[in-house]
This record gives sequence, structure tokens and C-alpha cells, in this order.
Amino acid sequence: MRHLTEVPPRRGLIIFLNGTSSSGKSSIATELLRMLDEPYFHMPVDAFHAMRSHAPVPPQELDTVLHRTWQGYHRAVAGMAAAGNNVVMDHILSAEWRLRDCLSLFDPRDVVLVGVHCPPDELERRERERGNRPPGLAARQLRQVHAHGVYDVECDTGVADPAECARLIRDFLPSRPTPTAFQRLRDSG
Ligand SMILES: Nc1ncnc2c1ncn2[C@@H]1O[C@H](COP(=O)(O)OP(=O)(O)OP(=O)(O)O)[C@@H](O)[C@H]1O
Repeated sequence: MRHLTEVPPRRGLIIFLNGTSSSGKSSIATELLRMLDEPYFHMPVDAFHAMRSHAPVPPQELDTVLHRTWQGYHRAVAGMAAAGNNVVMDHILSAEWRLRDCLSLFDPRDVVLVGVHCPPDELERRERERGNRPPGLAARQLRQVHAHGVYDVECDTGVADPAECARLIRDFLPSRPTPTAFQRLRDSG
């Protein structure tokens, strides 16, 4: 490897998978990374929580610690894209501020906002089968996660498997229309 003093500047693409817990985001991300020709980084929000040490957090400080983790995650994704890296973001827009924060940080031309949908009964079934998510978590998130109502591309994991969803997203990329969902959301905000 040569140590470069500079590389050509460019902006990375952010494929933003948004859906409830158990909707299938990570499974789609895994397929996408396999399918896409260029290098991409899968950055799931879960990975950022997993990086935190297990030092005890006083209950009254827990919300602040979590909030800082989410804010840091958004800025880490923005930083990777600003350095020219392509990112598959795997996140849950279960609070309104999260979308507003991302809208303020990402270049809206470079975001492909993907709605990852799944019917409530199938979400419940997956939660039961996985056993590592609190029952009813996805149902509680469902309404807020898709409340903004605007996407570049959407998939339903109740009917399509992860590879089919990933192909749909991959095939959307070469001729994606403008304004992007992020541009529309920013303009309407
Ligand atoms: N399209 C699909 N069809 C059927 N089962 C699926 C599909 N996608 C994912 N699953 C299953 O649903 C469960 C959750 O999938 P996955 O981890 O990809 O979801 P997630 O949205 O990333 O969840 P979380 O946010 O809770 O981490 C897994 O057991 C997975 O095998």
C-alpha cells in the first residue's frame, strides 16, 4: 500500500434503511454489501450501542447517554460520507428529532431513503422467533418510524426476501430521480 498525501475529493452515497426493529434492515444490508460493485460500509445503529462500555450509568443519566450515542452515530455516518465513503445506514426513525438531525447533517443529494416495511403480525412473529427483542417493540415504533411518509424507494419484507429487496434498491441507484426524498423533506421542513 502506498501512503497517499491526498485522494480525489468526492461525496459518498448514503443508502438509509429505515424500518422498525425486526423489519429486516440488517438482512437487506448484508445482501446489498454482497451485491454492490463499489465498496460500502454497513453502519447499523446497534453497532454504536455495542461499542459503549458496560460502566454503570445512573438511571437519571441514561436518556442523555443514549441521546449522545444516537447523535454520535448520525455524525459518524455524515463523516464517512464526507470523506467519500459509501454507507448503508441501518436505523430506526422512531423519534422525530432523529430525522431532523440527519436532515441537518447529510448532503440531501447523496441520500437514498429506503422504507423497509413489514406487516405487524409478521413483526410479532419474528420477535417471538428471535427472542432477543422485547415483544411489541416493533409495533410501538411502527407509527412514528414512517410518519414522514416520503421515500426514494420502498420494500415490503413481508412478501420479499432480503435479496429481492436488495436487488430492488441496487437497481434503483443508477437512475435515481431528483429531488431526492431528503431534498423534499428538507424543503418542506
Ligand atoms: N425478508 C424477510 N423475510 C423473512 N424473514 C426475514 C426477512 N428479513 C429478515 N427476516 C428475519 O427477521 C429477523 C430480523 O431481521 P433483521 O435483523 O434483518 O431486522 P432488523 O430490522 O435489522 O432488526 P433490528 O433493528 O431489531 O436489529 C431475523 O430473524 C431475520 O432472519
